[in-house]
Amino acid sequence: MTRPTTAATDGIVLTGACVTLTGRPVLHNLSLHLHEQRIGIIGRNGSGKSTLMRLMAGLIAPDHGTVRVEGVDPTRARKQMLSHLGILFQNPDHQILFPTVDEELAFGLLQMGVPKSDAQAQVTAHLARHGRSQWRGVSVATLSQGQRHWLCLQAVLLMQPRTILLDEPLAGLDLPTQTRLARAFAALPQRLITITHDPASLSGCDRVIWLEGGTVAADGPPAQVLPLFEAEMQRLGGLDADADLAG
Ligand SMILES: Nc1ncnc2c1ncn2[C@@H]1O[C@H](COP(=O)(O)OP(=O)(O)OP(=O)(O)O)[C@@H](O)[C@H]1O
Repeated sequence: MTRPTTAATDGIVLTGACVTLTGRPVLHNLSLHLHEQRIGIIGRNGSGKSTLMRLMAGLIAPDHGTVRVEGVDPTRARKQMLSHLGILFQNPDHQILFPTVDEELAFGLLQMGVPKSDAQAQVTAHLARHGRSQWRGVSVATLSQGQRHWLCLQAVLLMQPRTILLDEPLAGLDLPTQTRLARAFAALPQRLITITHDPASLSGCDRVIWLEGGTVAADGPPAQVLPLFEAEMQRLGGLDADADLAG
């Protein structure tokens, strides 16, 4: 199957993007055009992955350079961004705002300007389509961690964004839940950008970007980038751990 041609404004384009947080440079002069369907961003603790995600989502602005998502500045076009980009945070409790499942699912649609009755109808139909009609009116507090992840994913999917950012999407879940969620992600038509420490979860990506100290250490197909990353992690693991953790 031939993929459609990618225009320069398709996807996410960073041009010389720099981010400083409380006086500390965290991302340095990043220039990237992210347009592939499955992209992985890998790096050690503190390499800047979450900051990059927040930058792409428009939650922070670059000090220098530009960020464009489907051609728009994500810090300005908030409403447009809802249909361009969805985010799944590592901890669903950092994402869920409402006490009940249907309120949570309807929120994004309401933000997009969908009338309340239409939003409620879409939520009801969505839950029915996924065999979860019994979740209507259910308190989020009664859901398991895996169910909360699923809820956050559905809230994002209801907005039908072109791209979804996934921050360590399988961390802290048991193996069957990981397998089920990974299967759900794999089936999505959206562009997925997955942020993780785990090389194994990125082997099926079209492209992997290894971030180190806020810059790109390697960028290419997983077969090229992941062995380099793993070799470096093994080398670092062999060093005195205390020296690393003290920094
Ligand atoms: N608000 C802040 N002020 C100052 N420095 C910050 C702030 N937030 C993050 N940092 C620093 O920026 C660097 C990158 O952090 P970031 O959370 O983006 O890394 P990460 O790759 O996502 O790490 P992890 O894998 O541990 O989540 C780290 O050195 C961190 O200490």
